[in-house]
Amino acid sequence: MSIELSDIRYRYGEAPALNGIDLSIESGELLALLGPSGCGKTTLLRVTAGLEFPDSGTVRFEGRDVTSISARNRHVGFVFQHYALFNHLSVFENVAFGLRVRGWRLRPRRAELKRRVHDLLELVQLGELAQRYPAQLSGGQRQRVALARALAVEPEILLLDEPFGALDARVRGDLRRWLRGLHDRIHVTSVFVTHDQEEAFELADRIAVMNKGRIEQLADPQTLYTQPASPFVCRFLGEVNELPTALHARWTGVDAADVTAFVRPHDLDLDADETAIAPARISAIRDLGPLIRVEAEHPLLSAPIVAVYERSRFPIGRLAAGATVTPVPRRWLLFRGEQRIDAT
Ligand SMILES: Nc1ncnc2c1ncn2[C@@H]1O[C@H](COP(=O)(O)OP(=O)(O)OP(=O)(O)O)[C@@H](O)[C@H]1O
Repeated sequence: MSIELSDIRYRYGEAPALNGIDLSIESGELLALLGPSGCGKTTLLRVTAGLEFPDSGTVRFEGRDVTSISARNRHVGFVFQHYALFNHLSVFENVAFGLRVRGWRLRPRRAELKRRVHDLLELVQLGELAQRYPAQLSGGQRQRVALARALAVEPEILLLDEPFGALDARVRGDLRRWLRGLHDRIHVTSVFVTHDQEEAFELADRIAVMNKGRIEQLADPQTLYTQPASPFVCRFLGEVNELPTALHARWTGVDAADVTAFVRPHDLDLDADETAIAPARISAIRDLGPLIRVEAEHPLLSAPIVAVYERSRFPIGRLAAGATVTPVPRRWLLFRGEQRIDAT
């Protein structure tokens, strides 16, 4: 089922949280809402769910206007960061709950309910643990129970708010690969909120990057990374050097004073150069295992310039702390103010 949000505006009292959101999500798509804390991700998810009603704008599911329809009647499944399972109910009963509270006409018969719950528990790989209680599960297992419960009512839309936020890094990684696999099998239109770029990139078909209640850019991960539409998107998707004209004009050929070159650390070389006119000086070299990270101070910049080398590419012997170097970008993005003006 597709979702179309048009010009959605929402305020908490006087404070605007959503400032005119337009977003179309295709049927069967897995879309991430990515952005810094407070940018409006959760509010947008809640408006989509019907837990909040927008001040203006429309929400459509498959072309049908559902803006004033309550969450209960939108047939969406939710998973929140804190699994919110019923501690006094077994895993089986937690998943069955969504089916039992349905109106009698939609409620399955006992044997059918048992079969559906067991199928769901198999789907989330918890068939063996049906009789356990939430306190006897790991965080990752609880989150999978929450997902099974959300799927029990066969929603056509699944909304996930930081579903793995409370888990440690390894479990998060495992769970998101697992969720991607699950989505590829069941194709339910899904929207998930995250502030973790890696999570969004690994899971989503497309990502909406949000900032201050707006969508800055909507694109697939590769396009976002290689063709960011604004300095905000560029900065948000990982570390980036911002080189003023004096440091990039020789390579970019653009000599306008107000153009900044954004260069990723892996697209920057630091050339050992004793004769550099405006040299940078290496302040730190850190061995990260497969990568080597080099930081250099430059009098024109308040933050250090950062270059990251693959170990096999690192010019051993030529770069050392205190050495004089020239930053040489191999690939860059040019912005004049907020405006992207060129790419290599
Ligand atoms: N109940 C509320 N009352 C007043 N202001 C709120 C309320 N909930 C959220 N806000 C404000 O609305 C804005 C958007 O909040 P929202 O929770 O949607 O952001 P978010 O991107 O999900 O943030 P986070 O990643 O921190 O969860 C923020 O400035 C927040 O302070």
